[in-house]
Amino acid sequence: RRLTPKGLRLPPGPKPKPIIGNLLDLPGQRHWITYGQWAKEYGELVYAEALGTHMLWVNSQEMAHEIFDKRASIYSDRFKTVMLEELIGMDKNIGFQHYGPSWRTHRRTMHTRFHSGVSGAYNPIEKKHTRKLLKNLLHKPKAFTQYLLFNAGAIIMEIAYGMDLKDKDDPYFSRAQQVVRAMDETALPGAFLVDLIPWLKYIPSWVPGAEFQKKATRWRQCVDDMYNIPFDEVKRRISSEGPDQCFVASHLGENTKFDLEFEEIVRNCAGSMYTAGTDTTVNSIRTFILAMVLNPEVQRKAQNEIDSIVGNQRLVDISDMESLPYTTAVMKEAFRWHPLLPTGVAHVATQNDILNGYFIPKGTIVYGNVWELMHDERHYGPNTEKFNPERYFTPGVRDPTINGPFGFGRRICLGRNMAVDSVFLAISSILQVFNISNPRNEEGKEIPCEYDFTSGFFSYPTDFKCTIEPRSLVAKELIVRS
Ligand code: HEM
Repeated sequence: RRLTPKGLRLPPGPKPKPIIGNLLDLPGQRHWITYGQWAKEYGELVYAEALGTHMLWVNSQEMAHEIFDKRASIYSDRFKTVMLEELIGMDKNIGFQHYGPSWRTHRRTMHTRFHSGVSGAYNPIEKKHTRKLLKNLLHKPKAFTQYLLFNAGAIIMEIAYGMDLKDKDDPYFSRAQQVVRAMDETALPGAFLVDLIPWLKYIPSWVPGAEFQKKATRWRQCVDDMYNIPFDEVKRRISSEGPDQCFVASHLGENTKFDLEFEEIVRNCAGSMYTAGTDTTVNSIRTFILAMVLNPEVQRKAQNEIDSIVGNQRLVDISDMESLPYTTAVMKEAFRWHPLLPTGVAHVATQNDILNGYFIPKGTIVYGNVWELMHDERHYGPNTEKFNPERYFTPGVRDPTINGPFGFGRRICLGRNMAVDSVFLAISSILQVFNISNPRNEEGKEIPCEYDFTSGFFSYPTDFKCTIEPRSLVAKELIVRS
């Protein structure tokens, strides 16, 4: 606080204690509830500090626009996590790279294949794998989550490397999944002591208590394998068969010199797609499934729309999105009702700034409070805690797929066009051919669904029981035939 320039003050927030600051005020569980209460108490900017780390929560769309769009050159960096970046080697991942020329080149390289004008080229791949998902669901409904994960992973492996993964036991798939798990365990700042006390990184792994070093060595190998093995395979394929349409081959094909630096960038972009795009897609679909169990009348309405527009002679497609406004609204509502990243992925301020007369110190971790923004009645109408797709038919209501759940400003999700297509296709296909309802007891009687949400970096429904069954014999045949 002594560093705050004269005449300025820090934004309001919970009162800090000496030395530890607000450490004890930071919530361990259901953080979005505490941050929501702070937003109501202190307003659109809330500040807290713990052990010298400055944190700012941005609680209104207007302020998010001011900070992340208008002042993007200040608020687009990421924080440094020793475990994730240095020890595991995830500094290759675009999502964790620091703001600067290298990140910009990576981002531009990926953007060329993912902006709204070109991402439709992936629709046939999304279609093929989603149809396989329906078949798997029909035959093995109990493995629903594993197949959802495999579906999202297989789509990305084909887009990135042109690989057609056949089964969820495929080594490419299991290797990549290990990296996603490692990322989940390490992505939250402070998850490992070495993030708070960086010199611990010099302690060798044989020292008692240095378990983190053993984990880091194991995970680093997984990360290296995930980035290198499929990439090298594509290079071999190009040498024998020439370039093809996948992300890696189409880029390397343009750059026949095989410039090493460019290769590195393409390798990093392709590897980043998997970690950024699988769990996010899958867990958004899990939230949708839960919403359907809890809101059967919404489900019936979307199914009626699909039946009347698409019928039952063919499966729904991404190109049907415009003619299925209610089903599209169901998808939007799933993103808004319980956003997967309730406080987004934090940005970091690269210099001191003054906002609304408040001082924002350089290095402040800035959270777009997505939960608060998505539950703001000024933008989404009344009863924002309710799952209600009708709200999008009121003029002026915001589209949550534009920002918020997909982040902000210059760091906004690079894969969001593709992600929206994938999620739409998965949920509309599931709705077309399956009924989703409460679980049943041994006598076959419906019982209420018990559910909860996880409270980490991501928040999505923990495992819950429900019933997923084909809507009719015709629906069953449609799946088998497709
Ligand atoms: C429903 C699915 C998805 C959700 C909810 C989601 C959400 C997000 C969010 C919140 C961010 C952080 C933005 C910020 O810092 O403000 C992000 C970043 C990113 N996403 Fe996604 N994402 C999804 C799917 C995908 C897919 C399918 C891909 C690629 C194939 C992808 C690639 C990326 C990349 C590369 C970044 C890092 C951008 C950067 O730091 O510059 N995402 N995503």
